Formats: sequence, structure tokens, C-alpha cells
Amino acid sequence: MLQRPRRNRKSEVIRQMVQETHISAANLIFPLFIIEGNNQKTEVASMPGIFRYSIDNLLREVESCMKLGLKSFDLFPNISEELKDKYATESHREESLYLRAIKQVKQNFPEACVITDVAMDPYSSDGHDGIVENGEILNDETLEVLGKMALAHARMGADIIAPSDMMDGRVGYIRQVLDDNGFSGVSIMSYCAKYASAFYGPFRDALNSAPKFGDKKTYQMNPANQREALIEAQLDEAEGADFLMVKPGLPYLDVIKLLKDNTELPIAAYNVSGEYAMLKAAAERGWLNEQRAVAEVLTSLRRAGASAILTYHAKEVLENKWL
Ligand SMILES: NCc1[nH]cc(CCC(=O)O)c1CC(=O)O
Ligand SMILES: [Mg+2]
Repeated sequence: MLQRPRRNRKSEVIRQMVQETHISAANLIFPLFIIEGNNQKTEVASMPGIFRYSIDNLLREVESCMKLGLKSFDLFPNISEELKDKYATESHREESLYLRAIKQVKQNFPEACVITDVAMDPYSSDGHDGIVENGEILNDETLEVLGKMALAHARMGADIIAPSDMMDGRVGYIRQVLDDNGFSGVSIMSYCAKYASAFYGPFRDALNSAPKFGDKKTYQMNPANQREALIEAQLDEAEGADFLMVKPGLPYLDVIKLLKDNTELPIAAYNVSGEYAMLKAAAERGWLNEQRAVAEVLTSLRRAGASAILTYHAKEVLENKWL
């Protein structure tokens, strides 16, 4: 045998020397849930270890993450039912919870990277990512709401706008609105290949944002499709996206790799709420080694081609030195 691959695995030093994929705090984005009130911190039942924070506690949480070197955050609001309407007007109201939160985080931590979620569902009385008329999700009318939302986020100091709605043409529309208003430096991280997935369940519990009727299959992608992700990627790139996101992460490693091979833009992967819940539940039962499983999942997302990983594990992996 001339080739014995085991020789390159024989010691820790050699294993590290030939390691192909690395991951560090700089690659991680921590999603954070926000609620109204003072000194609030409520755990999401289906996501042990993940909390909804009122703005004062959010600032404390951001500070403790920053100390660990975790400096990128994706914010999501939990909106009370009486503030929701068909047009998600709460999403661009001057004094809304979400806009105050963005502003506070940026004022207190100017060096943090604040990523904001642009989509109607947390504010929509229909629980959908678009305006609903006669049971249909209207595309072009929804773009106007998304544009207002993105502009409001930029005005509060958002570094990156992340549209997660899957309406056609929204990247180009938002780019135009931002540029027309003097925000050409604000980036867009497009949820480019976002699938109609069962793995978003715990997130919808966290925000109380589940659709009130039907499902999201007329806008989110069919899990059976891979090539269609290339169409979405080409469009988002042409419309001015700065990052392309694939979501969920682990069940869609092939899609991450496909986009990596077909675009020069950085790829982000969203290791979603259901992926987190699945792993936590198994770890709680002692059915797998949590530290090793989490590190393996995040490394696999990097190996497939993700530059950035949005993950609920971000803080614990750094706190416990799991990477
Ligand atoms: N615009 C909605 C949105 N933005 C991020 C997630 C899911 C994130 C997760 O599950 O962690 C969802 C859920 C959905 O599309 O219903
Ligand atoms: Mg698209």
C-alpha cells in the first residue's frame, strides 16, 4: 500500500495540521428574540436555553456575548396580538419595540453588527409574510411594506438588512429604497433559498407568529427542489444582494454547496430553531454528546460552504469552548 490515509490521522498535531475546515466566533451570528416590558426574560418552551428579552435585558445579553467575541446579532420581535394588522403597520411605526431595540443596541454597542429581519409575519394578523387578499399572498403590494420596514431599520442604524419573506423582486426593491434614501452602505443578506420547512416550528412558538390559515408553500421553496435554488441565487445576485442565505441548514447542505460553487457571494446558513430543538432534546435524554454534536453540525455547515452561520448555539459554544 503506497497510500495509507491513516498516517495523516495518527496524532492530534498531524490531524490539526491537515484540518480543512475551521470555524471561529467571527463566523457566528446569534439570533435574539425581543419582547416588550422591563426586566423580562422568558424561556422559549421548545428551545431550552433560548430566551425572549425585554430591551434592558437584551442589552445585557449583547454585552455578555460581545465579551465572548460574539459580535453579530440577528434580532426578531415578539409582537402582542392587538398590535398586529393586515398590513403589518407596527413594523415601521416610529416608536415600535423593534425599532427601539435596534437603536439601543447600536447606540450602546456601535462595534456590534446588527442584522435586522425584514418580513411581515411577526406583525401580521394573518401570520403570513405578505399581504393577504382572498386567501392569496400578494407579491408586489408586499414589496412596499418591506421597503418601509427596511428603511426604518436603516434609519435606526442596522448594519445588514435580512429579508426573510421570499417575495419575488424584494432584494432589488429594498436596494433601491435604501440607495434612494442615502443608505447605499447598508448591506442586504437575502434569505435566498428558504424552504417551506417543518423545522421553523419552535421559532413560531418564540414569536407567536404561526400562519393563521394555510401554509407558506406559495412563497417558500419546495424541499424537494435543488436546481430552483440557482434561479433564486441568480436573481438575488443580479438585484444586489451582498450575502445569499440557505435555510434551514443541516437538511440542505447540498444547496449550500451548490450556491457556493455557482456564485462568488458569501453564503450564510441558518441552523434553524427546529434543528436546535432536535439536538437539545436528544442531549437532554443523554442520547448523544451535545458538545461533539453541536461542533460537528456547525463544522459541517462551514465545510459545505457557509461563511456565516446563524445559530442558537452561538453563545453556548463560545462560553463552553465547544469548538
Ligand atoms: N419571516 C419568518 C421567519 N424568519 C426566520 C424564520 C425561522 C427561523 C428559525 O426557525 O429559527 C421564519 C419562520 C417562517 O418563515 O415561518
Ligand atoms: Mg427570490
